[in-house]
Amino acid sequence: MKEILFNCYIYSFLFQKKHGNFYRFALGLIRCSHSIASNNLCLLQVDLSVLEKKKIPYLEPSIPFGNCSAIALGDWVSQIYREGKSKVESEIKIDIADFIITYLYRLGDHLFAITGKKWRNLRVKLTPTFTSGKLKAMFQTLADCGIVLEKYIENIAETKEASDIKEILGCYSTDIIGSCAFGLDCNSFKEPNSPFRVYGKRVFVRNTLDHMKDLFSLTFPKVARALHLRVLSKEVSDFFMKTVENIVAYREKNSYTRKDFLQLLIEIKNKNGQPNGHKGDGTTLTMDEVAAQCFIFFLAGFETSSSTTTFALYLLTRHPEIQDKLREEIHTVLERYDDQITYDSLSEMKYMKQVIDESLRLYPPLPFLQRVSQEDYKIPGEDVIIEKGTPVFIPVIGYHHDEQYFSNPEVFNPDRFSEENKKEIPQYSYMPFGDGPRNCIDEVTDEEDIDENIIGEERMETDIAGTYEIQPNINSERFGIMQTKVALTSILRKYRVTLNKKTKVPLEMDPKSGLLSTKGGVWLNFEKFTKDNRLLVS
Ligand code: HEM
Repeated sequence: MKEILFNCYIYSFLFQKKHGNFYRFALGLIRCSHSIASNNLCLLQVDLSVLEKKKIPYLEPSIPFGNCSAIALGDWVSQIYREGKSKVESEIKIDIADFIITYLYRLGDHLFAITGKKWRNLRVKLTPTFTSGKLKAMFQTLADCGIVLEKYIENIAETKEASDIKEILGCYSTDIIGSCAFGLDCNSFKEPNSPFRVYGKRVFVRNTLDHMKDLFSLTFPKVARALHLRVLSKEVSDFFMKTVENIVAYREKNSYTRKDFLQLLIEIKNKNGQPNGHKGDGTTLTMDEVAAQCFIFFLAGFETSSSTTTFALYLLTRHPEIQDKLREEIHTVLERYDDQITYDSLSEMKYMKQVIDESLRLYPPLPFLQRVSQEDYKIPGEDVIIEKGTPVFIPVIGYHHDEQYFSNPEVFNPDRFSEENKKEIPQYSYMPFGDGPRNCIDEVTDEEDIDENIIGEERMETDIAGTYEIQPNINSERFGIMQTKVALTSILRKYRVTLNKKTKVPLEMDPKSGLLSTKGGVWLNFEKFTKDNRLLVS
């Protein structure tokens, strides 16, 4: 371990000579002009001399890690946003809509990470996984996981012991994604040490070495690739790769098919009669690429959704009147559906959606978005060019907590997202799912009868034209939102949740996590409710 750490330092010092020091890389401050959300801040990571030459203001970097810091990710992004905003006097403005949608793609190396044409082709192929028809078909699996969750809560409520909801929801989400993506019964509640759960958790806990590698890869992406610098541990990626390979081999040998994400990838892999796939441009996939995509799906889905539900429940314990109002809605809607949690009953829970939207505003699991310019980008009307390859950070959590866009931004107020009020929220000031063609995969218009691949192609053609007009079905729900709704309904319809004193208030965020995640869990007490909203005292 120490040797690797040492090597990392050596590499960084070697490259200082050629490319400038880490600390010479600073976050340049650019204001975003957009007709609606103006003055938002964007951050460019470039060498100081470049920023100085272009007269772009920047945050003063310090030795040895520039503008990076050891504090938790969300706190760090909020801090640089506040500092940046108070400092930026630049009149240099870019159009965030143009920037986020047309020119920039995310950094990295899987669906998250692949770029350009290959990413487009793949995304076109994956988009049909999310038609409303397919989501509805998958819903039963979701609902089944909700039943397991409800049963589990029932058991712990009987013991009257507090439980860490973050851990419980981690098991719930692992089961859902394992099942919907791979057709696997992960059984995380019964087997908390099942390999899926253990490896899944390990990915998000980042130690100092991981952070250094992230920083290095971000600063010198090409060098990191040339050195095969791993951002994920070999053990973790080997486990996921092997698991997917085994499932694929089983399905192909037994001609077994299933309506899940993996099946779609297998079809892409075997397209044009090439059963082993070949390294391609995203229209076909190799076995390694199939495994990598499944893995990313698993990662993208499980921690984000469980964090969203954890934060929502935490906020509901701090605001019991909102919790009561939400429970009232749950009971009223479920009464019309014979007490069944169904896709349609959840879609009717509008106040619940407001609660989730507001929780995501205060605690977006991904506190910033990353992009990298694919080509030299001339800021319209300015004498400034952002060179190809420049990493760009969009500090989403900063916008979410900015008084300029949300009055009393630290107050939890789901009414901000009522049908009437949400029209007032400036575009691009609220982005918990990102935005542009690389946003979180969304449900597409429901049309089981239409050829789904055509839907995908058409959607992408609109993208290539640069106008990105894709509008999801107005009643659509994202998979992550549905997952959160099932969990909240399963818990709140029978239990009132209160915060146990084991939880640190205000919540402390974990500096080791690669996402916005609490340190030390969120401990809840569960008190049983009768159907007519009375607390059962035993
Ligand atoms: C409430 C839960 C969720 C939140 C807050 C969330 C948020 C995000 C965000 C912020 C991004 C990056 C967007 C950008 O850079 O513009 C993203 C990408 C992505 N998310 Fe989600 N997500 C959630 C749930 C899920 C679930 C359940 C799945 C899959 C089942 C999923 C699959 C993906 C994928 C595959 C991408 C990469 C898309 C691409 O690069 O083309 N997410 N998500």
